[in-house]
Amino acid sequence: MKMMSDGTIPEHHPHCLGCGSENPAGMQLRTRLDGDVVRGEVTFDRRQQGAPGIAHGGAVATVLDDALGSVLVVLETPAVTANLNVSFRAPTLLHQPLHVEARVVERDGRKLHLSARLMDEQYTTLAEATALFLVVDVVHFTQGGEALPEAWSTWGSSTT
Ligand SMILES: CCCCCCCCCCCC(=O)SCCNC(=O)CCNC(=O)[C@H](O)C(C)(C)COP(=O)(O)OP(=O)(O)OC[C@H]1O[C@@H](n2cnc3c(N)ncnc32)[C@H](O)[C@@H]1OP(=O)(O)O
Repeated sequence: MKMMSDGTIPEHHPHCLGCGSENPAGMQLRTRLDGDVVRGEVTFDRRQQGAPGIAHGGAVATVLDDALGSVLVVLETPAVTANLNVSFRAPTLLHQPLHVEARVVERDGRKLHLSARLMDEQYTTLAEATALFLVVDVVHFTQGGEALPEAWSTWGSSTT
């Protein structure tokens, strides 16, 4: 498992897992492993606003996808989101500390069925996601023509 010495998972964002920078919309999701579950905290600000004072649905989906990406770090398995379904259960307010969790539901060959949840400070569910990730060879990530983080070369690349 890929973790820091304090049990946290290296910061990443969806298109550059493990590179240590914040994700494209400026959200910083710090995750850690708790048993089989990845847990994290995030707070939205005006950069992620949709309706006044409320987070944009795309930003909520980004955080959920990012948390799901943390599961890949734990599994040390290169994979990409093939399908992401998000149910928005309640408005996600800006400037509130939120909890995120993500886990593996099932693995079927290359198919990783994952789920994630965003909750408010009282652990009331705000949004839920189910996702299909497909395991890919690390070569998949070279299509953008950029160098990959060094750590990725030590992670699994089997697509079987
Ligand atoms: C070192 C560590 C680094 C770790 C690095 C980790 C990076 C983290 C990324 C974070 C998450 C992201 O944002 S990723 C960015 C957003 N996602 C992407 O860019 C992915 C773009 N899509 C693709 O590149 C491609 O479509 C793939 C790789 C997903 C699939 O193409 P493929 O490999 O040719 O697979 P394909 O034959 O089509 O499908 C294989 C099986 O999956 C099923 N399948 C395929 N797509 C879907 C789908 N959308 N919904 C349902 N099922 C699907 C097919 O029916 C088939 O089932 P059966 O017939 O076998 O039953």
